Amino acid sequence: MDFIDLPQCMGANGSVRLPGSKSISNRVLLLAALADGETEVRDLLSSDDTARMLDALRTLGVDIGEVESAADAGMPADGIGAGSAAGCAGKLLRIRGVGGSFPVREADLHLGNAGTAFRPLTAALAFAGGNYRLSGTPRMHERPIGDLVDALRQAGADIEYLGNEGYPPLAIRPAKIDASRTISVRGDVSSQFLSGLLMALPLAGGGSIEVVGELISQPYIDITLATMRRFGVVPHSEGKSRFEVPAATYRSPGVVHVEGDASAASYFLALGALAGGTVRVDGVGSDSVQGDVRFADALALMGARISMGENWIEAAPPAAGRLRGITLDCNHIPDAAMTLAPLALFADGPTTLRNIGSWRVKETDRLTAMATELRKLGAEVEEGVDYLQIKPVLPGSLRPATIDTYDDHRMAMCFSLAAFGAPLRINDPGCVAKTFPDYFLHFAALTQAVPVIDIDGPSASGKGTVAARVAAALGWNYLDSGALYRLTALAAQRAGVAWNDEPRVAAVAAGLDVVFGVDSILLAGEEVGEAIRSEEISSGASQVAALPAVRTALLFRQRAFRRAPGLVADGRDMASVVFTDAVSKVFLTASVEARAERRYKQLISKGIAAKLQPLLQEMRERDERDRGRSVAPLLQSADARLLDTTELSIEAAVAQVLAWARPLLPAQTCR
Ligand SMILES: Nc1ncnc2c1ncn2[C@@H]1O[C@H](COP(=O)(O)OP(=O)(O)O)[C@@H](O)[C@H]1O
Ligand SMILES: Nc1ccn([C@@H]2O[C@H](COP(=O)(O)OP(=O)(O)O)[C@@H](O)[C@H]2O)c(=O)n1
Repeated sequence: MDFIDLPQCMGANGSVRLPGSKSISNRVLLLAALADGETEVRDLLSSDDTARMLDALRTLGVDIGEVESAADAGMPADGIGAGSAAGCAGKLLRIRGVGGSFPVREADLHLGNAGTAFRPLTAALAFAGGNYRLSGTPRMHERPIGDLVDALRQAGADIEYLGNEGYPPLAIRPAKIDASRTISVRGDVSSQFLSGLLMALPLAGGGSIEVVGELISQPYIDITLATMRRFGVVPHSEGKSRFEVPAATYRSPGVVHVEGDASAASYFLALGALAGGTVRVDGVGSDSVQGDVRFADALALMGARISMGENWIEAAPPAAGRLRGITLDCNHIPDAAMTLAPLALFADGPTTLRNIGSWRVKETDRLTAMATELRKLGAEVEEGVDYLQIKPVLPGSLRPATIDTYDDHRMAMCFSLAAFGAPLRINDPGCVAKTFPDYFLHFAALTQAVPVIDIDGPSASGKGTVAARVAAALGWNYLDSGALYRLTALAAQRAGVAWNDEPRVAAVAAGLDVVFGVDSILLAGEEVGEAIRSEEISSGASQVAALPAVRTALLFRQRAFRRAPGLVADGRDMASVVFTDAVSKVFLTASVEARAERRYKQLISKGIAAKLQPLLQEMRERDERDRGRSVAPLLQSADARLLDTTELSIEAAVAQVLAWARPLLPAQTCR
């Protein structure tokens, strides 16, 4: 399983240019493909969902050419909504429209998990007079489409369910289409059914639609209507329950500019509200046609400071105190509302998100997924049929956790915000490619991670002593990573597991039941601070540490120590593997004779019997094993400074490490 480890974050600042809106991108692609004439589409989102739509349209015989970037084209652009600011060179395509009917009359289309491709294509192909098969991922086959099929059948469409009744995959056959009678469609499961029908009706000679039940996610209908108007078809609507679509052919407007993705903006605005500084998004603003820009209003309700221009939005934390918990009907911002859930962890009172039943039929059952993963962090969450209530956690009390993302891009992006409370591991972060392939790069660029000082070096070079004193001087946390290898060796021994039995030792490492206190280490409830320091366990530690599966099992456990305001970590591979982004890296060493003598004195002073020569021999062997192993060998990283303590006192070594680090530390983390 792929994962990304996010350090605990302390601040956020800066600006980000948003990728194109997914909803607008796929609507524009479909209508440009169906239209008369050639359309130049600028700033199209590059993502899995748009790739699925593009593949399908090409399969259906649409001529689509890719041009380098919008900046190269030099043509004046006209936008759907706010458009993107000059200089935003997104993907640029030229689409030669088919003038109302696809040339390919028989095709097998695989649409992945892209609802914004599956639903509108089903509607358009139902009226296209060909034989088509539409399928997707297993999850797509669990997402309902029956209400759309029922509506299309009222106009005579011939659609068969190839799997379960009411769900993809589908077979569509040529049929006599007659849309002269009003078609009724349910509006309370997914607004994409109505959107698909609206966009397809011109192909059936126009017609009337009546919406049955409450229309959810209305802002997405506004995007559909705006995109249709842009392509020359002007539907008439009475409220949001009746629509008249004229008999007309879509006409290319020439150039269309896709505005930035307002749902993607929510993560960055939340960052600003939580931990700014100020965070600015470019590409959406007050002129946007996307309902999700109103996420900014929800942040303002929580107390965040929001400013907005036609094409940008900025968010900063409340002038004083924490964000406020809110109760909100989220029907108008169904996708962006997810972002409020992790944010609610950091508010002053509980937050209740209402009217979010549609979450259950998205990429995953987002209501259950959100509640399950928030609970892993230690949050108290109440999950209703169509609501979620989240209680805030006390500052500093969020638990480090491994978050599952359910092949859902929004789960992955939402949970990045929880890194403001604790270090996190996010599984399958690549799922963000559905709408925002570079998301985690932008996240890292905008946030400031809790700083770390790495101190690596051989046995008895003084790492532990120096690291603990540096941590105390700065008021930071301290990680003795060697203790985790020692604990693993001891726990394996106690469980009767041989130190070279890699899978079983790795299982012991993964399941270590350990509690670090100020002056104590409890293993399965028993004090083992002394027991793990014996020479036998020292040797065992270096043997289990050579096993790759053991190192992997202990990686996140080590990273979970990175808590505010900072961490000093000592070991062998802090600089090369565990905390590669440390603000300061030191390689501490001393001659092997000096180190053996220190260890000898240390043991004698603790009343433990020891002999110098065997200690020296054992230390040479351990150095050899630590340096020679294939994974994470003991070596000085190219970016670490060397500190030889053979002739240095402890105080002088501590002073040197602090002198190197202090100028590099963020102001708020320094004593
Ligand atoms: N610069 C130094 N000079 C003399 N003794 C030191 C120095 N640094 C550490 N020591 C002593 O050496 C012993 C081993 O140090 P420790 O911090 O446990 O090393 P490590 O963590 O690298 O194994 C301790 O008793 C410590 O007090
Ligand atoms: N980051 C680390 C820390 C320790 N270790 C291993 O764990 C053993 C014990 O580490 P330690 O830091 O407690 O040992 P000393 O330096 O105190 O003797 C070392 O000999 C290494 O083999 C490691 O491989 N990587």
